[in-house]
Amino acid sequence: MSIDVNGLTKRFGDFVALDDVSVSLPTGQLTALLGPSGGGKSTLLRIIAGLDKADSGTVSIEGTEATKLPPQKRNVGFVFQHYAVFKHMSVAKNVAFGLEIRKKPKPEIEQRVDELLRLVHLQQFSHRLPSQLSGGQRQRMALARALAVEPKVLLLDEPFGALDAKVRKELREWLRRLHDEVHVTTVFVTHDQEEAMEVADEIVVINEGRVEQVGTPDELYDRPANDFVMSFLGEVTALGKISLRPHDIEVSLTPSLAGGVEGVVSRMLRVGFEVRLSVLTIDGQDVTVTLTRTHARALGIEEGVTVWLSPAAGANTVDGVINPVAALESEDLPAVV
Ligand SMILES: Nc1ncnc2c1ncn2[C@@H]1O[C@H](COP(=O)(O)OP(=O)(O)OP(=O)(O)O)[C@@H](O)[C@H]1O
Repeated sequence: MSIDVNGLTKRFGDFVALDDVSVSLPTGQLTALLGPSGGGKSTLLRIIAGLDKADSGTVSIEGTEATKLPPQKRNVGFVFQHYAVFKHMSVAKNVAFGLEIRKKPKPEIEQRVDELLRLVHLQQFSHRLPSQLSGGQRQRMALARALAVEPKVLLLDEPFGALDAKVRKELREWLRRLHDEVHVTTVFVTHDQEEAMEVADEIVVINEGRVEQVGTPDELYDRPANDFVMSFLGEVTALGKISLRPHDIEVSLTPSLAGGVEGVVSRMLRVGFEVRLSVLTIDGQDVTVTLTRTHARALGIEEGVTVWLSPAAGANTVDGVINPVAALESEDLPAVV
């Protein structure tokens, strides 16, 4: 079983936000909906949650036809970026809320709240008000609240979007661990490719209302279906008439490599264990190459030397010159150099 979306189309006036989207999100997995701003990720999530209606198409959740069901009958829990908490209620009361309105017996509620607060590492804060928590703690509380009613599916819309980079990173790791413990089918929206790659079992890349590719992080990175996926999921550089990852370029100080492109190292930058080279080719192309420090040292590479570049054996290449910036149209998108 899974979440099955079939032929979903959603228009806002003349604008097509989702264009005949079909995708299957597997049970028990952590799936990321990834793509640039405005691509349709939140719209898809809201339609799965039942918060929005599609113009056509169907949604089935864990085997139940859900297209016409209201959100409360779909057995989904959701958490949004700016989660609405009950400000006057303690953390424990916020988590208990869904169980109380379902009129569960008091001892059962207490036990479940206790378990959940332990799961999200907030047991010592149960009596605090949400305003007395940090942003990351509040998002963990929101997740505990969503999990309280034991949903079959957890839907998260940029749950860590408003938090600073360090807290985001901590919460990502924490979400991965939480998911390994509870295994609830989870779908989360993000426009951050690193977040999706680190956390998700499977990624659905969505752009301009369409699904570009579905696959594991490795599949998408190593075998992108098209230029868009290739440039969205990692760094890309052009070498002659092809595009490839900068670490998939072989560098030689002699012209012995067949078909090597000649150039001069115009810039050499050390970043941690890596060395990034800008190579200006004789055709005037500025190629980015990354290699390990050890490799660069062994080759004796320095600024000003002449090198020959060629795709490494087994490199994943696509024909044509991809301009990564052209594929990404918003300033809040992940940094692709
Ligand atoms: N209620 C609405 N009325 C009109 N247009 C809308 C509405 N909701 C969304 N849209 C438009 O539909 C498109 C898809 O929006 P959506 O929020 O699904 O994108 P997204 O991929 O989640 O982007 P982001 O990462 O910025 O949240 C956008 O161009 C948006 O402006």
